[in-house]
Amino acid sequence: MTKIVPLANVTDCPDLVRLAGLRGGAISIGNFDGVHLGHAALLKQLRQVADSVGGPAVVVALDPHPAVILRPEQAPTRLTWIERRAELMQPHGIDALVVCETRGGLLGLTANEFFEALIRQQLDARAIVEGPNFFFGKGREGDIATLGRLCVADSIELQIALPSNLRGEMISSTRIRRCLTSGDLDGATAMLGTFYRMRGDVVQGAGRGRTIGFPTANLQSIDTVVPAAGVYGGRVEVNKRRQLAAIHIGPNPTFDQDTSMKVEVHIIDYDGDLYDQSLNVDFALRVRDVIKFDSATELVEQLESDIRTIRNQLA
Ligand SMILES: Cc1cc2nc3c(=O)[nH]c(=O)nc-3n(C[C@H](O)[C@H](O)[C@H](O)COP(=O)(O)O)c2cc1C
Ligand SMILES: Nc1ncnc2c1ncn2[C@@H]1O[C@H](COP(=O)(O)OP(=O)(O)O)[C@@H](O)[C@H]1O
Repeated sequence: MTKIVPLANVTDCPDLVRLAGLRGGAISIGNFDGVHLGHAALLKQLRQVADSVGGPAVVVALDPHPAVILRPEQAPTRLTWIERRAELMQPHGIDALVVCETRGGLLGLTANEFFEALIRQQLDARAIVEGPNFFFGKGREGDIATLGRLCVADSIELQIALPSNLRGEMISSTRIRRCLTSGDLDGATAMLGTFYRMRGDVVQGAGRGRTIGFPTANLQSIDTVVPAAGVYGGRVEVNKRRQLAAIHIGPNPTFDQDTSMKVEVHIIDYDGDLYDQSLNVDFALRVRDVIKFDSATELVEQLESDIRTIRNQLA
């Protein structure tokens, strides 16, 4: 497993017991939101360099993302929560995900101080892998050239990872967020290299689903990007079993005027109480837009057809 190691304050004296096994290896610092195919290429390179220096492969993420503190109104919603990132890094052989608390004065450090505290003192890195657009230190004052100079001075190997493209454009977390929120699920999946996963807590809804034969788990407290309004096919894990699901995102125009967005999951071939549970939902297929039907009967006919489509494509 990729171990998650929280680091509250990078300027503290290194806790050599807790950091045992994480020092003297290859590191990469970044947000790695989504752990997409561009990240995957970099992580592969990180694993190889770690092996060549005979140490661990360590990713360092700043959490929350610096933008959340510096420009909260512009900060993007995340694609992945920290445990999910570690889970997605595991197949790439990453030994640890060190999570630095951004609020602990980290953003006030100059590039030199950041390098000294994190890269030298805490992790004693032998090698670093970064993309060409890496910035670090207060006000993003340090760039890849700055990092190169600091690494040379300390005999640390620096490798620059080439950006990965899809259809001639660089793969990025921003591009994936845009695909998801504009309804291009296939575009997002192609860049993620896996299905987009969201999680939420099941709360009480209007209690209508069951009356039309399609109970839906209504999700709240979703802390990652919610895909565009529409109907999707996917999978959820319930009681350790993977089940097919029909997902509705949007208002319920057939029943009410309320235009607020809801996220509802009908789990196919399942019956049980899910209230207060947390549900992971994988999005595999976009089925259609949300429609205002003239009657509940027409909605039910459409739901039956949606579920046939989902079974045919995903079962
Ligand atoms: C797969 C799926 C697709 C749906 N599509 C629509 C739709 O196109 N239009 C609509 O008004 N409601 C749609 N619904 C939402 C139902 O209106 C909603 O599940 C029902 O109102 C139950 O709400 P409740 O969970 O709050 O009781 C869909 C629900 C599911 C599970
Ligand atoms: N197949 C299923 N898919 C989703 N939820 C289900 C299913 N079977 C039972 N449930 C339970 O029923 C609840 C949904 O019933 P519903 O009538 O739609 O009420 P609500 O409006 O409160 O969501 C879910 O929250 C869950 O606890």
